[in-house]
Amino acid sequence: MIVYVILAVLVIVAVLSWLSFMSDRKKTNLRGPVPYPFIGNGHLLAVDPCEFIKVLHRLQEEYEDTVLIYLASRRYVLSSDPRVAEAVLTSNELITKGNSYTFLQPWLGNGLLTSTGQKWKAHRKFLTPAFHFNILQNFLPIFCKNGRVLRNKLSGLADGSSVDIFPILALLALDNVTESIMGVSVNAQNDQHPEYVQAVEAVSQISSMRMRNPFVAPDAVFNLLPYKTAQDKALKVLHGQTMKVISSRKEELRKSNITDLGPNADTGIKNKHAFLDLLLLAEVDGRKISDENIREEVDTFMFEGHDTTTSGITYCLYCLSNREDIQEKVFMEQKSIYGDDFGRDPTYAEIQKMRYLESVIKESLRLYPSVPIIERAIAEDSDLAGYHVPKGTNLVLDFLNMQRNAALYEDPLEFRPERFLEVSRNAFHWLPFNAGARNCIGQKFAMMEIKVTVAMVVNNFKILPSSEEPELASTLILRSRNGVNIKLIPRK
Ligand code: HEM
Repeated sequence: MIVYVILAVLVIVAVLSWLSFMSDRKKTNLRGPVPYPFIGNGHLLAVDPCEFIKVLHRLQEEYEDTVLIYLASRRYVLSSDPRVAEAVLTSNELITKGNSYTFLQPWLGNGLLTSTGQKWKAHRKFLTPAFHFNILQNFLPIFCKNGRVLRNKLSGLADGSSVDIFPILALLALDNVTESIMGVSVNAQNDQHPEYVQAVEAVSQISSMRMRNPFVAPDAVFNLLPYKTAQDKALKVLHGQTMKVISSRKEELRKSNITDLGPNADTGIKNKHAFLDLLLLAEVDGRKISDENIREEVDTFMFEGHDTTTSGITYCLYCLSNREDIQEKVFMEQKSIYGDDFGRDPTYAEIQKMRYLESVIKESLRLYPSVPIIERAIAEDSDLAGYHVPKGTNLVLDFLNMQRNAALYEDPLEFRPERFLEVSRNAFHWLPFNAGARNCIGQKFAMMEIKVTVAMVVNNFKILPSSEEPELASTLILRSRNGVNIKLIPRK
């Protein structure tokens, strides 16, 4: 008897859940797959990071770029329509991140990436000068020095056999970000135990899995699973490393007797290691920044400042591995800039002159955007390019799919850097660094780092294709299930 009662209750609740989905779908003029009771369309998206990319693609193909979906009871709109992106990204109100970013909070707290409102505004204003080009210029010798360490490591691997470059470049990128904006050397490239990089990958996989899979999203379920223990273990490594970086810089400032930012306290422009020193020494709204807030920002910038550029450099080298002709054009441009003095470090002005290399990087970021999707919370009923998107929706913008759309790019899957030498492209057709108020604060930093590193590789090696194609995987950052393999042989 009791079984029948339970079954009857379940059926009634399932019908109510289904009716509630049907009534919610009427609030918008968007279409999407029919949701199931309780889980919505969760069964479609609770897949591995490679399949996830394919499912997003299939959904947008079927529903013409903008789709209504439900993860459990939560309403999502998935779009790769540049008009929708423009409507959202140019809004000064729609600046709050979507629900998925809460899964990053155990790691990044409320740093610049995840925060919103007054806290985000104050920190963004305060940290922006740390990425002024006067400051960036000081980082160039650091990128060149670490690039030489990379060159020496790659020399040992340049025998024409396949090598997965993602983990190698992750260590370079980690050295670059900590030595530049944190002012602390962690010497990751020479470290034989890259725990930090492995912990980043572990936490990225777990948090992105929670973003995709409504069945493990709730804390009550997640906390019972082995993922929680794995996440705690990785967070210990990550937070331990950030605390080490902070205390090491604090110690240096103490030894040098520096207690404030001096005459340039308002901007920090003359300050060489401006980012972490700004956090440690400056005041926001008349108060020193709390230790907790400093840790959140250091975690945020350590992650955003190394994993994104790792992916960017990796996929750029992968694209070049398939195109010897384009490598040669990059090499010719390098020769024309250095003249007889080939092999010395470039100046900041010379980096700006690397126009062809820049178009190569832009084209590889088009095909392989380091941050393939982002999410915004739609706080008010909104009309986005003719779509009615109700308050409370999470809007997912799919840059990967958008930037491979044949309606926006001729022969979209072809690697053709010349596209970016042409003038006047629509700014909302190319969004690897996002746009608007919450665009990437590290864009110029990243471009300089990628240019220095890719030039260093092209100038010293010929890059050949491996027989193994990367299987794209989205775990916060664009990675690959089977590594990103290329072959290298020495130039000459
Ligand atoms: C190829 C390299 C990079 C790419 C493609 C990239 C891309 C992006 C994208 C798409 C966003 C928006 C994320 C969102 O709205 O959820 C973003 C935000 C951000 N990026 Fe980058 N990024 C790169 C490098 C960097 C570097 C080198 C740094 C720091 C040194 C950095 C720091 C940040 C921060 C702090 C934010 C949050 C900004 C805010 O919300 O105000 N990024 N980036």
